[in-house]
Amino acid sequence: MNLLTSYDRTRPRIAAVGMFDGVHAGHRHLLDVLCQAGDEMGLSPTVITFRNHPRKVVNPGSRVEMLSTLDDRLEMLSHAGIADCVVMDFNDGLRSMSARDFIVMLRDGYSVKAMVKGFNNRFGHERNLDMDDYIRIGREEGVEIICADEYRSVATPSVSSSTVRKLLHEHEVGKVAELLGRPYSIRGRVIHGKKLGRQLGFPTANIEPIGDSILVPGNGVYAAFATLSDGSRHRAILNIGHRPTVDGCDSPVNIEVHIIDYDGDLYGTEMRIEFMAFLRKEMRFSGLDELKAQLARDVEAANALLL
Ligand SMILES: Cc1cc2nc3c(=O)[nH]c(=O)nc-3n(C[C@H](O)[C@H](O)[C@H](O)COP(=O)(O)O)c2cc1C
Ligand SMILES: Nc1ncnc2c1ncn2[C@@H]1O[C@H](COP(=O)(O)OP(=O)(O)O)[C@@H](O)[C@H]1O
Repeated sequence: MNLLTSYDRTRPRIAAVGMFDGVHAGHRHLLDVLCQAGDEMGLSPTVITFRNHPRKVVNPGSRVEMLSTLDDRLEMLSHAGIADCVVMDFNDGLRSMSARDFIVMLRDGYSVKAMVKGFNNRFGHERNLDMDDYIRIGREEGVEIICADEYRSVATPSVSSSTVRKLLHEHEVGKVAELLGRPYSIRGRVIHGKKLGRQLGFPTANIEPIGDSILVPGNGVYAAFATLSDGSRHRAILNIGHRPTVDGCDSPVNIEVHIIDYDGDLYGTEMRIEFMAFLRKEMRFSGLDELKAQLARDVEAANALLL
C-alpha cells in the first residue's frame, strides 16, 4: 500500500473516510464493498484516515483508548485490499469543513470520483445530513456516493470499536476475537522489573505498551501468544495488575508476560501479545510459594487452551 504524501494525482479513486480503529469485521465489510465497487468502476480503492482521533479534537478533554496504532491500521488496511491511504491530521480546519467542501477537496486534491459511505458514517460539520443529502451533494459535485449496508452476522449482531473497547475492559477477549476476526493484540517493549520473577522460577518480561493511548484490557491473568522480535511465536501467561503479593495495592498497573518453555534475554526487545483467553482475576497470596503454585496452575490452564 502507498501512503499518499506524494501521489499520482491523476489516478482515479474510490474512497472511504474513517478512523478504522481496530479494522474490525464491520470495517472490513465496508472495505470489501469499496474494493468491489473499485473493481467494477475501474477506480483505485483508497482510504482517507486520520492520525489522531477526531473525538479528541471535537471533545478535547476526552480520552480515546485506541485498538490499534497507525502502523497497525495501515498494515491491516493493506491486507484488506486497500491500494493507497491518505493520512490526515484531524484539526480545526478539517472539523469546520462542510460535507460539500470535503467532497470537493477529495475530488480536486486526490482525483476521488466515487465514495463509499458506511450506514452510520458522516463527514462535514453539519449534524443533520442524511444519506440522500450526501448522494445529492455528491451528484452536484460529480462524485458518486455509494452506501454500504450495516455488517451483521448471527454471532456478532452489532460491531463497533466502542463495543470492542467495552468488551476488552470486561475481559471478554473471546468475543472480541469474533468481532475483530483475530485476537486482540498489543505491541510492547521489554523493560526491567524487580528481578523477582526469575527467583520464583517464572521470569516475567515487563511490558511497556507501544502506541499512543493504546487500550490495555481489564486487569487479570490471561493466556496469550507472544511473538518475539525474531518472529517466533510462543505460548505465554500474562498478568495485568498491581501485584498485591509483592507490591502495594496502589502501585501502578504492570503488564508482565511469562513465556512458557522459553529462556533468553528479552530486555529492550519488542514483542506482540495476542490475548487468547481470560484465566482469572489477580489475587493477593499469603506468600511467594502460594503465588508460585498458582502460576504453575496458570501454565497448565494456558497449555490446555493454547493449542
Ligand atoms: C501470569 C501471571 C500471573 C500473576 N498473578 C499474580 C497475582 O495473582 N497476584 C500477584 O500479586 N502477582 C501476580 N503476578 C505478578 C508477580 O508477582 C510478578 O510477576 C513477580 O513478582 C515478578 O516480578 P518482576 O518481574 O518485577 O521481577 C503474576 C504474574 C504473572 C506473569
Ligand atoms: N520464559 C521467559 N519469559 C519471560 N521472560 C524471560 C523468560 N526467560 C527469560 N526471560 C528474561 O528474563 C526477564 C524477566 O526476569 P525477571 O526476574 O522477572 O526480571 P524483571 O523483574 O526485570 O522482569 C525478561 O525480561 C527476559 O529478559
